[in-house]
Amino acid sequence: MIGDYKGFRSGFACFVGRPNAGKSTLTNAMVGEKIAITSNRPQTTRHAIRGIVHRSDGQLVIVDTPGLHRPRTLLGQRLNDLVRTTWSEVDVIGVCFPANEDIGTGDRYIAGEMAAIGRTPKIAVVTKSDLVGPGRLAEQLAGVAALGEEAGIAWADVVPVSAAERLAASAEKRASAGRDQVELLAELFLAQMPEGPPLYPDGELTDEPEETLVAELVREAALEGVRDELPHSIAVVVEEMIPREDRPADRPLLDIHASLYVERDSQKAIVIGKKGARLREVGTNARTQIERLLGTPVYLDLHVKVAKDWQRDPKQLGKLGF
Ligand SMILES: Nc1nc2c(ncn2[C@@H]2O[C@H](COP(=O)(O)OP(=O)(O)OP(=O)(O)O)[C@@H](O)[C@H]2O)c(=O)[nH]1
Repeated sequence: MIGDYKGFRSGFACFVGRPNAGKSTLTNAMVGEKIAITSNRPQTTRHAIRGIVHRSDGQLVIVDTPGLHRPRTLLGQRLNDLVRTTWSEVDVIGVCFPANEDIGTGDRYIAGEMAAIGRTPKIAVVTKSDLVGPGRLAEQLAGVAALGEEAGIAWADVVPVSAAERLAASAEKRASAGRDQVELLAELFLAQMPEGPPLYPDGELTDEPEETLVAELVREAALEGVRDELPHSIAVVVEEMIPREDRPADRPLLDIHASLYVERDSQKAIVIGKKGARLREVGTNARTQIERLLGTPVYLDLHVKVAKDWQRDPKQLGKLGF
């Protein structure tokens, strides 16, 4: 009803930036819960996961996009298309530049892309501010401002944030410390939103199906400690999630069957490890995270399968949800 939401703002935001710029971590910090998986490897994010930030004066829906990069495979191309589609649909874009890395070719490329989408307001975000001293931070802020001028982007704001510090701080500390930079960023985003009613029910943090979140947690656990090209070759599909029958009401158990796809037999051996040791560890780590997410005990059954060269095969990509 008109008037009901007077002063309330709502809309969509997304972060862009080169791989590893800290976009997923920032999304988690803003939402206040782990909804996007993170890792210290580039190109971890593959899905447009939405996080929802609830505030008394508005609601922000954050779309987490993959890092833009030069596509080498069909998967790479599809990911880039997904990013561009997202940009054209949001109310504001946060363009991320890590404080601890020099502005480089990748950042200039993204700035060029940003300049080409004229109307959408853009906020420059200098991420990982905890990793540098004040001098370097000031330098990076000036560098980002200069990059904007060079590319012909009028930044709506330029702000430094540390998502890591916020995620590390306890709820009490956050409440007593007053507004931090992550909250400031939420306010700046909200200021760019139109007035409107909430888009999602109170308390909902993401509209990704549980299966997707579970699959991402398994993938995150599987990425831990693997090297070279393997991270890009791993895809996870949750085949089934069903509550175990005949359990007492106070001791439920959720059966989850998931397949972990790799591209080659040699990769399968690595993922499984000696006598299955690695896979067991992946399963245990993933299960802990899944139980935390879903709030229920879980039996996780993991199978490793080979989908030959799936990153280059349109049919396989479709099957794996891309
Ligand atoms: N110290 C510090 N590290 C951070 C911060 N934000 C992110 N990181 C680290 O930087 C790495 C990359 O972070 P992600 O959030 O996965 O980066 P991303 O931009 O989403 O990466 P892609 O999914 O590859 O596009 C991880 O190891 C994070 O822990 C921060 O505020 N401070």
